[in-house]
Formats: sequence, C-alpha cells, structure tokens
Amino acid sequence: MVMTKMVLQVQVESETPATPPTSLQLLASNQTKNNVDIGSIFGLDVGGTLSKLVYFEKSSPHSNSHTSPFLDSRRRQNSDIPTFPTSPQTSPKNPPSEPRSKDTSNLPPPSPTHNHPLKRINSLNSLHRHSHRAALDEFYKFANEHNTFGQSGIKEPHLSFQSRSLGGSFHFIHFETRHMPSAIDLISENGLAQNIKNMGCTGGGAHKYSEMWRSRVNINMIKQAEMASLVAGIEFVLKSLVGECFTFKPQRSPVTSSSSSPRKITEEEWSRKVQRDSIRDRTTYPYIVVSIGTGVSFIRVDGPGPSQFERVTGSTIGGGTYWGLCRLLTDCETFSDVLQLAEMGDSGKVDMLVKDIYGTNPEALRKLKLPGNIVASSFGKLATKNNPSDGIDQKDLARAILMMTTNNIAHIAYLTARLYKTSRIYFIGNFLRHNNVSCQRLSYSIDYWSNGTVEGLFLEHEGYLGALGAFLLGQEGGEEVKPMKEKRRSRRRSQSAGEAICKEDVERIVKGAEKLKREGEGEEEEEESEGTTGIYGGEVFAEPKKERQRRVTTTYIPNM
Ligand SMILES: Nc1ncnc2c1ncn2[C@@H]1O[C@H](COP(=O)(O)OP(=O)(O)OP(=O)(O)O)[C@@H](O)[C@H]1O
Ligand SMILES: CC(C)(CO)[C@@H](O)C(=O)NCCC(=O)O
Repeated sequence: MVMTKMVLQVQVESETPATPPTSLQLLASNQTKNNVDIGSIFGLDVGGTLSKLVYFEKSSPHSNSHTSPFLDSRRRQNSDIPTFPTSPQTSPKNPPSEPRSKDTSNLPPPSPTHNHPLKRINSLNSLHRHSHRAALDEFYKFANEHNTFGQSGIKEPHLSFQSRSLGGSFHFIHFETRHMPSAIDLISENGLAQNIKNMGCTGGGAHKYSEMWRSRVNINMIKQAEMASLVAGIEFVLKSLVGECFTFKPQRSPVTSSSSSPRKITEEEWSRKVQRDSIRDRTTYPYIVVSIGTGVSFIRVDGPGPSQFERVTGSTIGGGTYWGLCRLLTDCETFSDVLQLAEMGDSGKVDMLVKDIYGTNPEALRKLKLPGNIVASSFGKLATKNNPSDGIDQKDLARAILMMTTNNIAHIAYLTARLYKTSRIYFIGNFLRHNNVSCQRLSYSIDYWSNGTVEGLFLEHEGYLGALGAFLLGQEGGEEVKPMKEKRRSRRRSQSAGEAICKEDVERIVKGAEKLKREGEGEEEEEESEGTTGIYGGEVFAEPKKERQRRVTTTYIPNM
C-alpha cells in the first residue's frame, strides 16, 4: 500500500519571530545588569535549522577530572592512553564502555596555531573572581541539572570533553532555531540573562537574531564569521582531541593485484569504523571541509592561520533538503525517526538503474563503461511506472532521498578535492549526526572515485564545530576573522537565492573539468586497463587490473 503522505500540511512558521516581547522579557531587558559577565563561556552557532550552544565549565581548583571519551592532546603525549576505539560493532556515537589503550607517544605535539593552545584567554581568567564564580555556579547548576531544555533543547553529555590547556570542560546543547524566542525566554525566566552581557555567536542567525537577543534580554552578540568559526573549531578538535577523527573502510581487505577475476565490493561492507590521526604538520594542508547543514558549504583550508581558508562553492541540496522532503513524504516527526526508517528502506525500488535503460547486454555496458546495477537516475523509476507509488513504502522513499542527497554531496566533494589537489575531505554538520548510512556512503564514494587517493573523514563533534569556533575566536578578542582573498569576494554573486553558482565558480569548474578531461585523455589507456568501475548502486563492480595507487598522506592507524 502506498504510504506517501498525500496531504500537504502547510505550516506557517514565522521566519523572523514577530511576537512582541512579553512583560517578563521587557523586565529582563530593562534590568540593570550585574557588574558580571559570564558570556565568554559560551559559543552559539545559529543555523538555518539548528542552533548549537557550547559552554565551557571552568574547573574549580579542587574539582576532579571530568570523565569523557575524549582526551586532549596534552594527555595523549603520555603512553597508554585510552582512545576512542573503533570496531565494526561500535557505533560512532556510542563509545563502548571499556576503551582500549593505544600508545600514541610517538606523535609529535600539536603545532601551536592561532587558536591553540589559547594563550590569550584573559576573558576566561576573569571568571575566577568571586562575583563571577557565583554567577557561573548558578548557570552550571541549571545546565548540569537537565538533559533537555524547553521545546527542543537537548544536551549531549557523551560529547563533553575536558581541556587541560584551558582548565575546564566543554559541554554541548542544541535546539531548533525556529524555537529561538522560547529559548531566549527560558534564559530570561531562569534569571540567567542578568549575568551575561556579551556572547560569541556565529551562523546566519548571529545576524538575524541579534536584535532579538538585545531587545529581549539585553545580550550583545559578538558576531564571528560562519566559515572562520567552522575552521577554528575543526583545527581545535583535530589538534586537541584524541579519538575525534574517523572514517569507514571495508570489512574485507582491498582487492589485490593478483586477483584475476572481477570482484564485487558491496557498499554494505564499507562499515568498519577506523580511527584517524589528527593534524600532525603542514602536510595535512590543504584540506577540504564539507559542512552539511541545511545547505552545504565547501571550504578549502590552506594552513593553520586564522584566515587561511576560502569557501570555494556551495550546494543547495543538503540536510534541509533531506529533512524537508522527508517531512513531506513520510509521517516521521523527528530527524532520528526518519534516519531509522531510511536504514530499513530500499532505494532500488525508486531509483532507475543503468540496466533499466540499457538492458543487460554486456557489450553495450562495456562500451558505456558503467555496470548495469548502478543508479542512472535518482527516483527515475517513478517517472516511468503507471502508478509511481505502487509497491513503494515510506522507508524506500526515505532511503532514496538520503542516497540522492548523499551521492550529490559526495560527487561535488570529490570534484572539489580534485580541483584543489587535496587528499583529505572532512565532512561535518548535523546532517551526519547519527547518520552512519551517509558517512559510510561518503567514505565509500570518495575512496572509489579517487581510486583510494582521497579520504573522506568525519569528526565526532561534527555539528558543534561552528559553536566551538565562535567560543574560541571570541577569546581572541572578538574580531571577525576574514577569509583569505576577501577582496576576490567582490565577485558578483547572484542576488537570487536559487542561483547557487556565481560566474567565477563556473569558470573554475569549467577550467577544472577541462583539466580533468586533459588528464583523462592522457590516461586513457590506463583507465581502460583499470577495468569497469562505477558507483551509486547497492554494489559496485571493480575489475582492477593493477593495484590501487595510494597517495593518501593520512597516517593509517591500524584497526584494533
Ligand atoms: N534534531 C534535528 N532536527 C532537525 N534536523 C536535524 C536534527 N538533527 C540533525 N538534523 C539534520 O541536520 C541539519 C542541520 O545541520 P546543521 O545544524 O549543521 O546546519 P544549520 O547550521 O542548521 O544550517 P546552515 O549551516 O545551512 O545554516 C538538518 O537540515 C537535518 O538534516
Ligand atoms: C547559506 C549557508 C552558508 C548557511 O550556513 C549554507 O546553508 C550554504 O552553504 N548553502 C548553500 C548555498 C550555495 O549554494 O552556495
């Protein structure tokens, strides 16, 4: 039976909340603030869908060490350090109860950067004052007593980590951005606003909601640029935390050159979670960051400096697309419900495969250089059926939308990495939260297309890097960090939101495509000899005639 929701429920949600402040809020905003400002413990990232709040809990001189699956880099220089183990059975988000030990003492200490180990952290030092301590204790009591807040606030205690260099712990909360007015109310109603004057904030909402924060609770948003915050957060966790970075690899060992017969590599096998090393030295750069939020941003990071990055392109097909379409086409009410549904679905019922177009004639497929069972067109099968919904469940739709979104991102990420000659792509953003299907598909796709020369990498704090960055940059004086080549940004971007690619993007892509074509022509014989390859289907055929060339600079930590 067709389960597709046929009725479109139009929910009008005020974009810029128009509700006037309540009397309580006005009272709060008019309140004379204390001579105390604990705002420097926060970093807020207000995105198109989710708002992420990081707060830093300064350790009191006698407090015990906070228990956390993550360790900062100072500790990893000792031997026998427990790390975040990686095994096929281990969910990336659920660390097993007994961490294994691994000697990482041979790793060099992290190189100092603009944001590590935060020497100029005067704003945090002032928090030791008696007056601040009382305000902090009040906030920590409130925050630590709850795991949920208001309409959609959720604390994620498993992500908390201690930073010895900063002398305290980071904690993580998120809520839906559409509930911003009630989030501000919550702060106000609990008497927390009077001790906060300035707060580091990033994301589009740092601008959009700044006036609301000021008028309702008299809190000033110290705005940090979105991409600079993301990069600062990434650099910080990569240099500071053991167990932060991981990828997925196949369960079986890769095909060897000695194998003579064609071998199927199924996507299902690409499920072995493997821990990856953090940033070691300059050879890590450049790398690509793909931030999969509501929309998708692609950033090239050239070095550890505060402005050594550039947002090189974007895609409108992101987490918002996935969640938006699923809300329309399924009955799921939460993002985690729809991910669970997708895990059970079969996108093959919806997607049109190459063999649906070509038939199974091996000669024709050989000429096309595509195997028959890869996807030719996402959702294409529905275009040619008499009744498109026949035999299709919500779970199949959820899976197909997930695959379509993920494949599209993987494709752009791979081309971006080729264009900028990088071997590392860090995928971040809350679209990947508890989303093993997409993480595995991204790892698999990137490895496959690049012939093992580029690696898709993931971070445990994937959704909080902007918030962490806003906190960190705020400590450094609160000045907005401008990306490199800011001047080039005077390039004309279309005013139309729908027109995602600007002229320079097109020129770059065309140049890149021409270059790839030239390279491809030069390598034609080699390509031929590598046999038929393809991706997108439930499985991929690889007919390698020679061993893959691995040029990945990442140090491989053997899976234990
Ligand atoms: N609880 C949730 N509610 C809604 N979406 C969720 C949830 N958890 C994960 N997601 C996914 O994460 C996406 C938002 O990710 P993220 O928080 O990184 O982006 P954002 O900051 O809101 O967006 P942008 O950076 O584009 O402004 C959603 O579009 C959805 O795909
Ligand atoms: C608008 C932002 C940067 C907000 O985070 C993000 O949603 C995005 O990168 N969207 C894609 C926009 C583009 O097409 O470049």
